[in-house]
Amino acid sequence: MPEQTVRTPPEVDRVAASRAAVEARRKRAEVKNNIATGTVSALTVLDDAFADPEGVAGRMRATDFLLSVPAIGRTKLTRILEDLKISPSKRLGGLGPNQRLRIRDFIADRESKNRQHKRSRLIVLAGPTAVGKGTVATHIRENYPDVLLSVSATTRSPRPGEVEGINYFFVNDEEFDRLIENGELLEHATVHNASRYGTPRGPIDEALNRGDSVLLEIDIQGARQVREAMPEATLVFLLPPSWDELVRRLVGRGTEGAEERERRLETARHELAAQDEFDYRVVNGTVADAAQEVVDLIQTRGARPRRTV
Ligand SMILES: Nc1nc2c(ncn2[C@@H]2O[C@H](COP(=O)(O)OP(=O)(O)O)[C@@H](O)[C@H]2O)c(=O)[nH]1
Ligand SMILES: Nc1ncnc2c1ncn2[C@@H]1O[C@H](COP(=O)(O)OP(=O)(O)O)[C@@H](O)[C@H]1O
Repeated sequence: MPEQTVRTPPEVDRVAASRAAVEARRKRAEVKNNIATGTVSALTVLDDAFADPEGVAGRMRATDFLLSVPAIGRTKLTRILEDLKISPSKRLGGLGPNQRLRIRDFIADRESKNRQHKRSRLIVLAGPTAVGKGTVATHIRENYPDVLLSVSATTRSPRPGEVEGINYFFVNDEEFDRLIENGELLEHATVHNASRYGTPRGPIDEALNRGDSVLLEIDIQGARQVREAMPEATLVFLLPPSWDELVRRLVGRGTEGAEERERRLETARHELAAQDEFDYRVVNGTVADAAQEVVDLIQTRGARPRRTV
C-alpha cells in the first residue's frame, strides 16, 4: 500500500508563516511603542522576555528594545551594548544569565532615576505660615505667565486690596459645602483652625488637559490630599532661611496679633516636621531666587521669566 501522508501545500505553509511573522512584527512594534511612550515599563518587558523567550518580548532584538527606551539613540546604543557585553543581533529571550542581569540592572537603574527626576506639570507649594508662600506665588504669577496659579475658594473675608477671582473666590459656608458636595474641590481643609480653603478642580483639569502648568499654593493638609488624588503632582516645601527669620517675617507682616502669632508659630513647628514628605525643599532666601527654583521644578513648555525693563 502506498504510504499516505497528508501534506499541506508548501505555498499554504509559506502564506501562514508570513502572516504569523507579520503579526509578530506588529506586536513587537506595539510593545516598542508602549515602551517609548511610557505606557509600559521597559523592566516589565524584560521580565516578560525572560519568562517567555519565544513570546513577543522574548523575540525582540536587544537593539530594538534599547532603542525604544526614551533618550537612548543610536550613538548611546553602541556604548550601552558594549558595556552590557551584548551583541546587537541578540534577541532578549536568547540572552545568557549574566547578560540578563546586566541589562536588567541597567534598565532598573534608569527607571529609578527617571522617577526621581520626573517633572510634573502640577506643582504644589506648601510650607509653614509666613515663610513667604503667598509672596513667592505672586511673584510667579506676575513674572512667569506660562504658569497658571490656581485660585482657591475660601470662607475667610477679603483683606483690603484682595480681589475676588484673583486672590481667592470668597464664598460663605453654605457655598463651600455645596462645592464639596458637588465634588468641585480637588482638596479642602480648615486652616489655622479658622477658615476653610479649597482648590477648584475644574480649572486645573482644563489647564493640564491643555498641556499648561499649574501651581497650587496651599497648606500641608491640602498638599497631602493632592498627593493622594494626583500622585504625579510635585510637592515643594518652602523653608525659611532660619527659625528667627520666620518669626521676623510673621511679625513683620503685621496681620496677626500676639496671641494668633503664637498659635501660628506652634503650628509652624509641626508643619516644619512634615518637610520630609515633600519631593523638594526650596529655601526662600530672596523671593526671585525661590520663585525661579520653584519654576525650574515645573515641567513647562519653555517658561522664561518675563523681561523686566
Ligand atoms: N488646603 C488649602 N489651603 C489653602 C488653600 N488656599 C490657601 N491655603 C492656605 O491657607 C493658609 C492661609 O492663607 P491666607 O488666608 O492667604 O493667609 P496667610 O496665611 O496669612 O497668607 C495658607 O497657608 C495657604 O497656603 C487651598 O485651596 N487649600
Ligand atoms: N524672601 C523673602 N525675604 C524677606 N521677606 C519675605 C520674603 N518672602 C516673603 N517675605 C515677607 O514675609 C511675610 C510673609 O510672607 P507671606 O507671603 O504672607 O507668607 P505665607 O503666604 O507663607 O504665609 C510678608 O511680609 C512678606 O513680605
